[in-house]
Amino acid sequence: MRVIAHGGAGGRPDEPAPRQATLDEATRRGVDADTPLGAVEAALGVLESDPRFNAGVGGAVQSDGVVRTDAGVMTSDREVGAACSMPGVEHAASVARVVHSETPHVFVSGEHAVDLAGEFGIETGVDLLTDEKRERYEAEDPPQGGPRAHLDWLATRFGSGDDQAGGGADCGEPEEAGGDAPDHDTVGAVATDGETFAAATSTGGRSFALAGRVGDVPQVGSGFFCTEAGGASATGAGEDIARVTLSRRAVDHLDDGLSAQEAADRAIGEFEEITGSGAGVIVLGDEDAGSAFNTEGMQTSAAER
Ligand SMILES: NC(=O)C[C@H](N)C(=O)O
Repeated sequence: MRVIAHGGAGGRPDEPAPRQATLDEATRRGVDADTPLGAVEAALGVLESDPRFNAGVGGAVQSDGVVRTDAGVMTSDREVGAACSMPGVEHAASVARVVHSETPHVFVSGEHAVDLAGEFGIETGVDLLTDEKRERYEAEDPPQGGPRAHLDWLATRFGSGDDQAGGGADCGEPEEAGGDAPDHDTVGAVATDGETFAAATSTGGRSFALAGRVGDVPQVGSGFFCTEAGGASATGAGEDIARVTLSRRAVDHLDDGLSAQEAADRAIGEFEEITGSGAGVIVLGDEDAGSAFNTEGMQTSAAER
């Protein structure tokens, strides 16, 4: 089994070492799995439990003060499972796997996704909001009223948390725009047993987004994609990633015969040219693994067994 994982594209983290240790533990856990699907779920399970990453516990807070998780998974037979907008669900990637393997659907959302999780033995009702995130939200004079009031409130705040790729500026800032170093971010993994592939991504989204906002992560082709040629997982400014279906782009380049590194480089180059925004992607192919980002940093880990 070969597994690669990322811990989000953004600024340089203040404390990269503990994040790297968790990423390395995640890929170690992944290579022990029996299947690529099991490998990406196991790897993301480790990352979702570490509040240093913006997935599961420690996920970004939406405008109503709630953390909602999203995830998606795809295998090289083109089976897809995604789940989104789940309060209290730490292991969003496991819910995506349930949608992939136990339902005839590709995407389940909100309270029904939470119910599905509970039915399949995935813990729900988890407190995902860390003290640090709660304090930061409360310091921002939380909005009252309906969606319009929330939109007014978030106009100057969306994406401004340091849990975002791109740090204090916004996760949409390319490298030259700078931004404070964040230490939390979206997570993703791609695995192969030499015959088949799986790709998965999991997130809490972007901080101070409208309650109910869903980004690229659980959208097939945007946050994740996988074919017989290989798989990809993306991170960064989710609205922009969705506009260019970044993961699909990267895997298309693999399909066209590029190496994983060339595919990652080309996809990020195209992303930046089209959107002027910030993102990262990991790619795993038959021969090699690759990663590229146009933000200040993106930590990755790879393991093989
Ligand atoms: N930091 C991230 O990668 C956020 C994620 N792409 C989202 O927009 O939900």
